Amino acid sequence: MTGGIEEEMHLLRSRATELSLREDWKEYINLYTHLISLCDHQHSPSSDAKLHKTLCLALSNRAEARSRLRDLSGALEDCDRVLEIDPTHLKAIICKGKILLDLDLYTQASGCFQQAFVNQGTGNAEALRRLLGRCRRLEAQSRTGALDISDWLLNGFGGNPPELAEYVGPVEVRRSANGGRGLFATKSVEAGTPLVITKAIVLGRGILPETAGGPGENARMVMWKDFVDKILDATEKCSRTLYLIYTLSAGDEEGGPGIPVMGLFSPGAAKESFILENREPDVDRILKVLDVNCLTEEAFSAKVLGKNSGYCGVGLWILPSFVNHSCSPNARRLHIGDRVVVHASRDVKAGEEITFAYFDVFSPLSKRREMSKRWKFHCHCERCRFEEKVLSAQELREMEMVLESGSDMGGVSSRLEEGMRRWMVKGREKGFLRASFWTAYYGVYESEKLMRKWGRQIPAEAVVAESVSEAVGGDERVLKVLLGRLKKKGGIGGSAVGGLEMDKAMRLGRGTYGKVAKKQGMRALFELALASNAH
Ligand SMILES: C[S@@+](CC[C@H](N)C(=O)[O-])C[C@H]1O[C@@H](n2cnc3c(N)ncnc32)[C@H](O)[C@@H]1O
Repeated sequence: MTGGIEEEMHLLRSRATELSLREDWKEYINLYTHLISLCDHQHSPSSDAKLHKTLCLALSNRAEARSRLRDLSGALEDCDRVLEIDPTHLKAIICKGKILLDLDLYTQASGCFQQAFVNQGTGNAEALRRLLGRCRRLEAQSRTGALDISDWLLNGFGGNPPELAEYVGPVEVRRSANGGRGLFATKSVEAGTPLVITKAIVLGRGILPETAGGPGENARMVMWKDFVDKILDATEKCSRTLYLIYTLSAGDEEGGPGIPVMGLFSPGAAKESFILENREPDVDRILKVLDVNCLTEEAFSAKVLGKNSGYCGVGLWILPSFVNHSCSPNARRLHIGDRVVVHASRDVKAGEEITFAYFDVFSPLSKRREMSKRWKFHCHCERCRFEEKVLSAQELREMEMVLESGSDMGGVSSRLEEGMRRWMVKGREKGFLRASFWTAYYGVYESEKLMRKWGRQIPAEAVVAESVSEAVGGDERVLKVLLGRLKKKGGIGGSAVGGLEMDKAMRLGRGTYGKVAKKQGMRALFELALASNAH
């Protein structure tokens, strides 16, 4: 290496230090790219130890900066190049391990940290031990999907949300009866069982002012634009991301979109599975995919834990994007950090389609029709088909109108009960109709005056709550009713809680939030449900 070049490299490195202090990672990467090309253009780099050292350091520094800017494939390439030159390069091994951990490749990440542990001098041992522990824990969780967020819950969501592993449970994408594709259970599971745990491709979040229109709407638009920019950036940087986005419906596929192989959704899928003829992202198609598949975190069938008030989040999660809507869903979503946990909200049989609610299903058919229209589909679920049949009864339409006016909740719920006897509605179908008129029942249970007047003409709150949850799965509003009853009996907080009713509440709690905590943590969730304004 000549003196002039050496001096230039020295200057570049000092400039890089300044940029890193300012956290100007883009410029930092440009600068190291220049330094790397200077090294590459030297004659016979293999013979110059000093040049080797400079090149390896430049590549590993660029790798760290690239990984900060979420260019994980670029960062991984840099690490691999260093390790080809010097397989024992500690900084590159650790950086590679962290990238693999970020990519949910826990076993491979663990391999790197173990190697680093062997190669390290002094000083890194404690940090490496912690990284190895994280890999082991996540690796175990990714095999079973079992999670326990009790500590975080009992700590009032203090600190960072618990780290969750990527998990693909007993599910498979198949052709759905509605024409497109859907996600199906491959084995029977009970309420609360996690089905999919996955990280968002990109998550857009903001605390929005609570005014309708005006600044709130503007803030929402800014958040959406930022979210779309991040998605486009991610598709440019990573062919896997682009490929996976292309597996999703853009809403206009002729002859229906194809069925992807499940292996694609596992973090360990081979690079070769994601080769595209045209690497240039098709922006129009990506925007359509976002339109059809983005989920908001504050949906009725979802719960965000650890959120601030006024908080709003939108994201794209690949495998959950195959889940269709149903008005009698059997799954729900729980948002923890940037991961979504899709879990069974009631018992699900092998072969059953997994569905969650895209909109509030505690509303009558006409309202649901309006909402599904906004989603650009006509729902043909079991509940809609049943209600369409009975709705031909003029009487039911009249009741919908009274419900809408909010004037005679007792009259509506008792008329519905009496109507169901005449129409010989039985079992689950009772739950369908009670869910449609839930606000009427709730209005009565909440008012002592209405209870005195109508209480004897409608079933007890526990009976209605149970039949609704059997029909439409776990839901915070139903849980709240059951818990309110338990609380009146002094049954939630105490340790001597037991009995059938508490078992039912626990079961409904698992259907609502998933199996995420032990009894004590579940009680903390119950307090949240009771304090919520869900009704
Ligand atoms: C997030 S995607 C769900 C997966 C999609 N079916 C596919 O093939 O990729 C949402 C789209 O699926 C369709 N869809 C979802 N639920 C439906 C339902 N209950 N009835 C009819 N179409 C539905 C609608 O076209 C909707 O825009």
